[in-house]
Amino acid sequence: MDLRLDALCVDIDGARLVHELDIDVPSGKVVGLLGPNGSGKSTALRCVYRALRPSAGAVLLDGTDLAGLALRDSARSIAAMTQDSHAELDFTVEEIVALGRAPHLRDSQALGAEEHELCRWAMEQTEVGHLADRSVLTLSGGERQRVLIARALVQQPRVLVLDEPTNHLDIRHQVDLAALLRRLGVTVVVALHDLNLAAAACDALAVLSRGRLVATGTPHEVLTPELVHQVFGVQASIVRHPRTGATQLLYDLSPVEAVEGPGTDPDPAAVPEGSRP
Ligand SMILES: Nc1ncnc2c1ncn2[C@@H]1O[C@H](COP(=O)(O)OP(=O)(O)OP(=O)(O)O)[C@@H](O)[C@H]1O
Repeated sequence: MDLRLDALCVDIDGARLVHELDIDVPSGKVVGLLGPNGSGKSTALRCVYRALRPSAGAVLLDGTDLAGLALRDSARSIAAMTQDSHAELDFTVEEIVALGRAPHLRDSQALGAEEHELCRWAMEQTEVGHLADRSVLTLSGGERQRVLIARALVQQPRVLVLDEPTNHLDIRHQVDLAALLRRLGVTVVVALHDLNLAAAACDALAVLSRGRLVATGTPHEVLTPELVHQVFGVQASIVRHPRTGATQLLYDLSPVEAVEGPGTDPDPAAVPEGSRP
């Protein structure tokens, strides 16, 4: 299922937080949303999982405007694990994961054997099966994050929206999640702060700065030293992973005079040609 953000704008309290975003997430591809703190990633993603309504423009699923779909219908197609995802109820891990089936059930219909099997599969994928009977309130941050990902998986979405899904995960679970996203074969849009993980895990990247799209393309096209300096205010060298060939960044941690600090509007002329939107 194709996802498209089409000239998406979001205004809150008279301020435009997201400006005419055009982002394509082709069916089955993983697209990473990058950008400094406050650049509008979560705000744009909220429009995709319908926690916010676009002020202008649209989110299109296979060409159909989400705004014309009943919430329940879009919830059958789109699952989200986001900053808004809470697991603060005194439910067991298994119960929280099972909640992911809600959009597919009628009224108080109980889960069938196949759905219980699906929950077990999802818990295995994120390695939380051994926690099935634990209260989610007792979990560590990373364990809780993996439970919420399992909940999104049992929704059997065609589009998966993830907002910083790795911020509590140890390195192995970060790598496992990246591999899982690639083998699921669903359409994924994921906001990430780790540029190296994004470069390794994503088919394409979209970079935001102050609510505007400033670069899109493959990780190799987008992650140039100029772009990284301009948008994030960091000096980096670009290397290729010796085995996979993936673009990776080596950060220069020695203090440098940034031409423009993070979050400033990049001068389009300074953004490399191939990575301009
Ligand atoms: N409800 C709101 N009211 C006012 N301002 C808001 C609201 N929601 C978001 N903002 C502002 O919009 C901007 C974009 O926020 P957003 O959460 O989308 O950024 P982000 O790129 O996801 O940042 P981070 O990397 O820090 O999570 C920020 O300046 C934020 O303070």
